[in-house]
Amino acid sequence: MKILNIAVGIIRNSQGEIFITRRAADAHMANKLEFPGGKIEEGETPEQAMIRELQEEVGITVQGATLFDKLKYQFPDRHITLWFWLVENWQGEPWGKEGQPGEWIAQSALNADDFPPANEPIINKLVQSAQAC
Ligand SMILES: Nc1nc2c([nH]c(=O)n2[C@@H]2O[C@H](COP(=O)(O)OP(=O)(O)OP(=O)(O)O)[C@@H](O)[C@H]2O)c(=O)[nH]1
Ligand SMILES: [Mg+2]
Repeated sequence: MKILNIAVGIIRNSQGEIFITRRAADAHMANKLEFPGGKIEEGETPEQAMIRELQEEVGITVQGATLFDKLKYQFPDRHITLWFWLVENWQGEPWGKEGQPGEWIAQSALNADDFPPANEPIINKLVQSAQAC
């Protein structure tokens, strides 16, 4: 059984859009949409891991983030804990630095079915708070 700690960034611009990437065809949760991020390494805090992953995967330098939510999820072969950071201040323009397609999607138009199942409560919370605006 794998136990993974994951930190991801919900990168939101001033138009209320979120930068989403698509997972590789050969990865766990292949072809699903995801928030950029990855495994927390030894000695890193969740925030440090998210900052490093966003630099590596989408080429931005995070300047401000707040914890949006933290949750646990069990896949048949792995138990994961996910930290979701809301990122609204950064330098650079996010792009799919590792060859993964990336796009901006309106927060209200996110669809939980497009993401790994662990993300469902987060997507619902984002969509609901966008509608409340
Ligand atoms: N990045 C990311 N991973 C997610 C999300 N939701 C979710 O369940 N996961 C799961 O969390 C794990 C993240 O691993 P990852 O593949 O991004 O890790 P990584 O960047 O360190 O990759 P690597 O193993 O190639 O170094 C995967 O099992 C993935 O399916 C999400 O929104 N973003
Ligand atoms: Mg990753």
